[in-house]
Parts: sequence; structure tokens; C-alpha cells
Amino acid sequence: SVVVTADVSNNARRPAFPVPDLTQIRDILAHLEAPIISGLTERMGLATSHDLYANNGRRLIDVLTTRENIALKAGRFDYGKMEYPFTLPLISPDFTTPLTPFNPGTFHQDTFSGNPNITKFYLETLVPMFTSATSFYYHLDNSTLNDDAALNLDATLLGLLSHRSHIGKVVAETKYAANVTVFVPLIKSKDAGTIRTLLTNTAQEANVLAQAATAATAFSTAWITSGASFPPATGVNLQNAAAKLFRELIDITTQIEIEYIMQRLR
Ligand SMILES: O=C(O)C(=O)C[C@]1(C(=O)O)C=C[C@@H](O)C=C1
Repeated sequence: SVVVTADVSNNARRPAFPVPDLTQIRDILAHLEAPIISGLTERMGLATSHDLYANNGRRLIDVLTTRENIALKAGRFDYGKMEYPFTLPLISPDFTTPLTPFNPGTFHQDTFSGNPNITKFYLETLVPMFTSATSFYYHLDNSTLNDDAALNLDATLLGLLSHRSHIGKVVAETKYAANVTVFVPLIKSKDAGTIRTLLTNTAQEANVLAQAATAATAFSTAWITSGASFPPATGVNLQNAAAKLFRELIDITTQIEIEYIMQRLR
């Protein structure tokens, strides 16, 4: 029989989802690396008009809003999907009650979203690295810009980055479940610093960064050796952007883990 938890805030009934173990979750995160590097490779192959991102990325936000309204209807942001919109209201949080105890190892929705940090990094750090003078779109009028294609790729990439980072909530639950007696007093005393130390694993961070670098090299090499000619800097630019991106993703994922733990007992 399925255990059902009540969402007190809106009275909807939600399933009680057990989380996978850390080995499985790291595998899930690893599966997202190639799609992210692939999207980044594709995006970096487009010429970019940097005016497109004026007013804090207003036009990109507009594209996200349109796409997210469609996604919402398709259930993309439903409970447990680990997909959180950039432009729509967030899912309501869970509350622990005697009927819905959220035993350790059960996912517990919190109120934090890493999306504002992801958007800020994207606009301020990644977009300036999109410096290609040419595009793989061929236009008979010799124009290189295809703003709609660029914004749609941006939106796709942002969705992937967000999904990757928010799996941090699942990472946090599994780490909490493995160490409840240590975490509970730290949550009660709001000791975010010690919680961060417990969640951080620098050896695993090095693995993730190495995997991302390998994927970036593989993608740029594959594209070039497949016969397409590119400026010599193409591969290096991709590798630099991928390194910056995965460093930031780890930091944002860690922040999402911390915020999740801090709200775990509510
Ligand atoms: O794998 C973990 O233990 C995580 O917490 C995930 C992650 C990551 O984003 O990949 C984040 C923080 C850790 O320091 C190491 C890796």
C-alpha cells in the first residue's frame, strides 16, 4: 500500500517518496553531465547579440514564462519531479505532522529555489563567454544571428541546470538520513556552517569537475573531427565555460542541500 502524506498548506495529498542512496544519486547526477555539456556546446556554436540579454535578461525571462506555462500543464513541476520553474510560483512546502512524519529517508519539500542564482550566473558569467562570430544556422541572407534559437537553447539549458542543482534536495535527504543524530541539533541551532562542512565532499567535487572536463573535450573534439571547421579557440572556449559552469553548479547544489536541511524539521 502506498503511504500518503498530507500537504497541510493546500490539503492536496502527496505520495511519500523514499530517496535513493548516495551512490545512486551520484550516478543520476553523472547522467546529467553529457546533456548539459551538449547543450552548452550547441549554444556556444551560435553567434550571440549581447543586446538580447539587456534589462536583466528580460527577453529570456519572457521565453521562459511562455515555455513554463506549457510545461506546468504537462506536469513538469509536479511534486517529486525535482523540476522547479524560474517564472511561476513554487510548489508549496511540506509540513511534518503526526500523520505525515517524514521519517528520515523520505523526501520533504522545502521553500528554497536555486533558480535566481542560476539565472544570475547564466547572465553574468556564461553569456559573456558566448563569443562565436559564426553560427551553425545557415541563412541565405548571410546573417548569423538567430535570436529565437538562442533563447530557446538558453531556456533548455537553464532547465537542465536547475534540475541538476535541485537534485541537491535528494542528496541532502539521503545524507540527513545517514546522520540524523548529528544533523538534528545543528538544524535546531541553525548552524549552517557546520551543516555545510558535513555536506561537502571535496573528493567527489574533483570527480564531478574531471567528468565535466572529459565531456567538454570529447564534445568539442567530436564536433571538430566530424569534419566541421571551427576557429582554433572553439574547443578551449567550451572547456573554459564547462569548467566555470560545473564549479558553479556544485556551489549552487550545495546551497540547495543546506537550505533543504535547515527546513527539514518543519
Ligand atoms: O555528491 C555529493 O556528495 C554532493 O553533495 C553533490 C555535490 C555536487 O554538486 O556534485 C555537491 C557537494 C559536494 O561537495 C560534492 C558533490
